[in-house]
Amino acid sequence: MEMVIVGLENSGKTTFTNYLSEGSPGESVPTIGLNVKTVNKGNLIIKVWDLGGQVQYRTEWGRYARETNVIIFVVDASAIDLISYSRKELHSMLEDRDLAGIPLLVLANKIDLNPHLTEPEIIKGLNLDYVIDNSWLVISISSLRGTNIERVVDWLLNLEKR
Ligand SMILES: Nc1nc2c(ncn2[C@@H]2O[C@H](COP(=O)(O)OP(=O)(O)OP(=O)(O)O)[C@@H](O)[C@H]2O)c(=O)[nH]1
Ligand SMILES: [Mg+2]
Repeated sequence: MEMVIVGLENSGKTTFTNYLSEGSPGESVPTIGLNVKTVNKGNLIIKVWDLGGQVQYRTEWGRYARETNVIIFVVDASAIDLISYSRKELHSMLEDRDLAGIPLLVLANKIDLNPHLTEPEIIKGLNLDYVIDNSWLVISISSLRGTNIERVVDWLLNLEKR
């Protein structure tokens, strides 16, 4: 399985990738371009494309997403003022018709910080009800603490079984 991880800079994509692969958040610095990692979960081997979120890298997201089985979109749920920027980037990426049908998992990260957006607020803030060409789900996580990372793994394992 191949998956791409996108979202604004500082949302926690690399920290999530580290937690998924090593079981700890590790050290993260802003990603220059991209990182590629191979993660083993049970019988599942996942090639992870952890892309940079800074503005100069965002136009590349779609090009990588097109080649993958899963799109993970990470949002900093504690950065309440930034949700409209996330919405804009998500929808401009999904305008690409080649991405239709690829399952979308939205991770509402940094729920260890308060206040943070709840799952219904994320759905509204990202206008997910307008995303009809991709099946989507929101999971609230903390990549720093490891909260709900197992739920993400279960979702990925179920996807592989279908
Ligand atoms: N409190 C808290 N901080 C987090 C969490 N996840 C990531 N961070 C912090 O957020 C900062 C950015 O994390 P990164 O994983 O580098 O963010 P990124 O999305 O990969 O950023 P770019 O590579 O620039 O796109 C780091 O200081 C992390 O320690 C979380 O769940 N909770
Ligand atoms: Mg990064």
